[in-house]
Amino acid sequence: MDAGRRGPLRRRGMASATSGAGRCRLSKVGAGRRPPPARVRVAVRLRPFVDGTDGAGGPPCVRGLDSCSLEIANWRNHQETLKYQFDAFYGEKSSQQDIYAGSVQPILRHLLEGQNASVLAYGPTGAGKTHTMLGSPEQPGVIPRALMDLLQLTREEGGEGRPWALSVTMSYLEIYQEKVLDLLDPASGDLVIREDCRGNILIPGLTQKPITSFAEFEQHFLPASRNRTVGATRLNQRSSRSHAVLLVKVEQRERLAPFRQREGKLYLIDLAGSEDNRRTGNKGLRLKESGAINSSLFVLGKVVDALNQGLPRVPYRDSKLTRLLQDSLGGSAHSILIANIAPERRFYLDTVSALNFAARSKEVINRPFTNESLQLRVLAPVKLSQKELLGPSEAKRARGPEEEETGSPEPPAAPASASQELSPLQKLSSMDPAVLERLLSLDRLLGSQGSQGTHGLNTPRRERMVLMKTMEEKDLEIERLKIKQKELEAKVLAQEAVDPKEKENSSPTMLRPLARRTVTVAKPLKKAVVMPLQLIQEQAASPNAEIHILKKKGRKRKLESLDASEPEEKAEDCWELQISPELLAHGRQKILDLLNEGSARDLRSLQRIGQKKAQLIVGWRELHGPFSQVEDLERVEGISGKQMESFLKANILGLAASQR
Ligand SMILES: Nc1ncnc2c1ncn2[C@@H]1O[C@H](COP(=O)(O)OP(=O)(O)OP(=O)(O)O)[C@@H](O)[C@H]1O
Repeated sequence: MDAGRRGPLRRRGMASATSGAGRCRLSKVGAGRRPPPARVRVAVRLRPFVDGTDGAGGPPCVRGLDSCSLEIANWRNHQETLKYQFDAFYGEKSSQQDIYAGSVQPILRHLLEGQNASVLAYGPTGAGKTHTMLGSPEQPGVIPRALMDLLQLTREEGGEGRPWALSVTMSYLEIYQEKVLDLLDPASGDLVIREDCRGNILIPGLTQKPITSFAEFEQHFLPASRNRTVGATRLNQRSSRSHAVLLVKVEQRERLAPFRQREGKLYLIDLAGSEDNRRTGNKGLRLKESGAINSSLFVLGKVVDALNQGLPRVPYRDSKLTRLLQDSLGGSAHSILIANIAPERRFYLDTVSALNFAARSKEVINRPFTNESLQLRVLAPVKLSQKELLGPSEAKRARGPEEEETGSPEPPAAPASASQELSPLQKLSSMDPAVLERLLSLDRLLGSQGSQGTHGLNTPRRERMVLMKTMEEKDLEIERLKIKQKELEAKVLAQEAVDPKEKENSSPTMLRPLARRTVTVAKPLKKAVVMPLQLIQEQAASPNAEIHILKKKGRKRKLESLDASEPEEKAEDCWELQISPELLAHGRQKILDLLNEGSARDLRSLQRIGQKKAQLIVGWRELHGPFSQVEDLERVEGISGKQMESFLKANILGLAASQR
């Protein structure tokens, strides 16, 4: 009976190239040439007997068949065995080097391509996850080996004279009882997991230490490892009571124009083990810890199932672990799951369940992409000329018929826009990344076809300007529109959040934007946001300034008109980047206090909370105790994740606006 199913490849992808506010203004150059999807690779490692009995308690319940498959007794039918096939199977005699070289080392190179990678050790308690990931001084595991190689690789690739300068940073955290704790700064308390508008998972406030050598890595890592929560259970004397996540970031900066940047993230994760508390004998705190571990692993299973079945909602947000792994499972990473199993018969049920989980995981498809961008400075505010402000079609009309006929491809001599004053090289670097990418691919294509003298980047200045102008008219403006659309939209929402009633009663000058907001036609909307960046910045500085933008109503349609492929959720997530972290933390705390202490009437003073929701919140609080964070609101029956997000956004922006 073959239990290791090779299911049909299912397309999963969550991270798309988007642009938005702040650093999200940078677009992903690599998005147009995304690598093919990568299936989550799954390896199984069987540990040897470790109780000193060396199998005296009975033969092992698992047996390796070859380097990829194994069999285990079928508890339903003793005449039968269950057979599983994986990308790799490592038997009890396999060494740490076998696992590292066979399953982990091959994915490290993706980090230097600006892609993400992750290694997860999964399995029941006491099955050898920490041994696999961390090991011992005599038998170093995946983490020290990967760091050693990665640092060596970055030294070689980033050395003097090489096209890219490389730097490496590390962060180390644990998820303990649904709290995200910084192991490099244990005093910092529970941290929040966020997603930026490009689909990257971020933890604001998490310590990042630059590392240039393995000694430097150990200097931070070893003391931090001692901060990890471990405790004795009946099954493991030093059982990990938390999920430990080591995050290593490799940043690359191109030394010459166009000064691209790349960032690759490596997650090395030692998951806490699933526990059967009838066998662990856990009580009190251990039982509580075990509940948190089991429920987050349960959500992990649900996420994997949802990805496998192609369900529209993947419950990443149901636990901190899955939220963090969002870009590792069904996301943007090259992932390897190492399922650790134990040979002892008493582990039999845990082993079957770990193998089933592993078999399901190998059907998850990730969509790795190159996380590449141009440096922020090359996208510094550009003063747009009148023609650029009008857009191509309007500009054409404004030029008049004669000019249209004789239309010189050269840019107008005066007034010179900021971009026109740049040298050809600067012009190239300040160009929209998407345009630049297209030029580069055109250049490559022409090069590969053996075309002479017409390479996009080698053409004389005049011809290059024609090419750039045409492309800019099409692409650059659309990109700018998208960016400014989002910036303005966020500002309008901030104003809306101040007090909607105030707006209704406001003076005629304040009514104008509202009246315009009722229009939901896509074209005027685009026109309304074509403004010089400087003007937008002036508006941001003046909270009462009139903002010409159309209402959020019909938002879906509006977003579709801008970029049909852009997930709505990501555009929404950018709002946090516009507020200082202190203000954000202060706002969250204020809301949390009100949620925990306010009466139903007090709660109604919050945005988006009516009578019914206020009562639901009070009822939930009485039943479950205080909320530990604002996101817990989505646990309240009748409040969806989306509603919680929009509640958070409206209230924090409201607070921020009132502070201003
Ligand atoms: N391949 C192996 N070779 C030798 N000893 C091993 C191996 N795997 C695990 N062990 C030993 O087994 C014991 C349990 O392993 P470990 O602590 O790594 O389990 P774990 O899965 O991390 O457990 P938990 O989830 O409870 O933290 C340790 O003493 C460890 O040294």
